[in-house]
Amino acid sequence: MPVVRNGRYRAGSIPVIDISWRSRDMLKEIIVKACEECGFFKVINHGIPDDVVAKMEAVGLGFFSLPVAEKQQAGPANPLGYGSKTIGPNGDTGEVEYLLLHANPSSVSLRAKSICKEDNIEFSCVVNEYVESVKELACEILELLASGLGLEDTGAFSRLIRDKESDSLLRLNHYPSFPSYCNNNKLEENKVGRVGFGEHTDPQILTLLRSNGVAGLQILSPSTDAGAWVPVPPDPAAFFVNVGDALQAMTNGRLVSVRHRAMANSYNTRLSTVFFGAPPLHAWISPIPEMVTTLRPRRYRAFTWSEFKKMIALLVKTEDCLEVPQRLEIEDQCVALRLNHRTESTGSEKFETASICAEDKEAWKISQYLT
Ligand SMILES: C=C1C[C@]23C[C@@]1(O)CC[C@H]2[C@@]12CC[C@H](O)[C@@](C)(C(=O)O1)[C@H]2[C@@H]3C(=O)O
Ligand SMILES: O=C(O)CCC(=O)C(=O)O
Ligand SMILES: [Fe+2]
Repeated sequence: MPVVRNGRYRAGSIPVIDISWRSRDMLKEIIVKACEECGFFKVINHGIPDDVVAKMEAVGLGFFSLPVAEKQQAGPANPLGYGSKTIGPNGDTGEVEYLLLHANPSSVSLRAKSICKEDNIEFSCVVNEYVESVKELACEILELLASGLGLEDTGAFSRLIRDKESDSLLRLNHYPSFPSYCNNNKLEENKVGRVGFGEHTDPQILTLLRSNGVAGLQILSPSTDAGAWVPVPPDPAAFFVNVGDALQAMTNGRLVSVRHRAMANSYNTRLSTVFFGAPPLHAWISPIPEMVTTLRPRRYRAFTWSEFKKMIALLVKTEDCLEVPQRLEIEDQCVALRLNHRTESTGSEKFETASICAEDKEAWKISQYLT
């Protein structure tokens, strides 16, 4: 995988960005390029101390190794807390258990009491220290992006995440390895994965993901053939960054929110720790005026973060197969969900069912806010 040293990376490969690079102008340019072409990149030399990362991983593994009954005391996820498998319409069949936390320190401390009764103070200290460090890295990246895009206000994106009311989240995903059998029922070393977390885009502004050394993350890179999943080789020393839907809208579609998924496998357990930098609930998301030009007319209408979240929550609840007509209601507004209709017959009866596939649901999310 190429480390970007000259402002270029091979098309189709995953951009690797050395954030300690002295030439800040060059750095801004390649980060913008990565976010425009891929919506995804790997950050090396990020400066987050090893012990902060190691303690976070130890706390995560410690939690998932608890007996199920104990983990369940931190659940069910509503959406915060401990959950397993049912992560959403696309991830329903997934092999994952997770812990979803609000990234705000007092919320972490409160939750910690149901997560690990004995060591809850240690748990909150570790998580809060990790969140603080990763949030700083996210803000540094967002400020480089704003500056690289030529925005006068270089805090336009990071301010939303630094806001004390920011709705940022921290998520721990645990994909246990599963046994696999060959025809004669003997355990085999089958490295073929199963979907752990189904395909989706992250709705927030910016996502920073770190995992242990186990593979699983895949991206649907816009620069590769349509439908081709690109495996992301694991690197526990790095952070993987992806553009979220809100940043796509604020940049009027110039930066792209990448579709991704995670696979579970039969040989090792994957743990990912994911920070989602989000605006406050009341914040308005709309294209920044400098991002709207005659060559790039306005693509998105303004929406609040809370409105977007409500729409996603409704979508998560929406069954894959629905009766027609289907309507989704968001803050008194009725929006129709585009459905694929099909006619089915049972005996003499004919009836219509409508379904929406996972890919369409994901595409539908942000497209609701197109002008
Ligand atoms: C499949 C889904 C789960 C998700 C909502 C969605 O429809 C698409 C985005 C998913 C995601 C990813 C980031 C966060 O973990 C999350 C809470 C969010 O805001 O969007 C999850 C959603 C979820 O788990 O419900
Ligand atoms: O675990 C992973 O590698 C991906 C997780 C993810 O996409 C998410 O939590 O939104
Ligand atoms: Fe994600």
